[in-house]
Amino acid sequence: MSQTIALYINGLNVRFGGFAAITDLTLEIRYGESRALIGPNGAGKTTLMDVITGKTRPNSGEVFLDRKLDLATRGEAEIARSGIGRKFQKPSVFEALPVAQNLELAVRRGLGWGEMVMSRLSVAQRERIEEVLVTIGLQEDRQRKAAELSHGQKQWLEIGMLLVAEPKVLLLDEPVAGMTEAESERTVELIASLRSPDRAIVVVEHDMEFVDRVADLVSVLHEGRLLGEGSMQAVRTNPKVIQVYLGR
Ligand SMILES: Nc1ncnc2c1ncn2[C@@H]1O[C@H](COP(=O)(O)OP(=O)(O)OP(=O)(O)O)[C@@H](O)[C@H]1O
Repeated sequence: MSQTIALYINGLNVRFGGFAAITDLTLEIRYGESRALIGPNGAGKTTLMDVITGKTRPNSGEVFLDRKLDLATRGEAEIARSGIGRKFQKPSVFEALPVAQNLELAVRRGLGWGEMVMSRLSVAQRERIEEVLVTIGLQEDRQRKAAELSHGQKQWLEIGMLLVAEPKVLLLDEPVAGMTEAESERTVELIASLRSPDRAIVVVEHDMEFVDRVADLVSVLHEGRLLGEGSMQAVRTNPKVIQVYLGR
């Protein structure tokens, strides 16, 4: 596994008015790894994703991509272009459009409307779309409208829409929420196939069986603080974690 740090978060504090959503949080996420963020509702997991993607500005602390890009000072579009892809919990695919066209739009993301309509995809971009269709298992469904897909397939399409940009950091918010058992199983395989020495994967998920299967390291948040960190096995037997989260 590569030892290079992808995301470096140091002494992070986020307050909403008088409420501390994240307090003195320090985390290092390396390339090659798959990290899970777990913790009870309101622990600060979504807020952390919002900070990493530039949606929320921290009150203090460092948030770096590759040790050089200070994410706390950049806008959402620039952060997305720099290689951070985020899948929100609720799929936001274009329901009326076929699967392949959703991916084509994702390739053109960031272009103005005029350029979007006028520009033709390059050979490399077309090839990338084909590769992604295979990765997400939707090559047979390429002409189907996204609205006709199952919930699980929509989630995979949304992940595919991030993959066309070959993200260095992939943030996945509750990827298996609402999925059938078979779809969750397929998502475990999908995430395994996305692992690479050039990519860090961060998953927020409440399904502990899923976390156990996809993550090398688990960081447990509670009331905005880091409560524990380690393998799922270590976290499972950590008394503080059992008390506030897993033992409930
Ligand atoms: N924009 C905001 N304004 C005020 N409070 C906020 C804001 N965003 C989040 N919070 C609060 O910050 C705390 C952390 O919320 P966050 O959504 O990060 O938790 P979470 O760990 O993602 O929880 P869940 O598992 O329920 O998604 C919560 O108490 C929430 O109400």
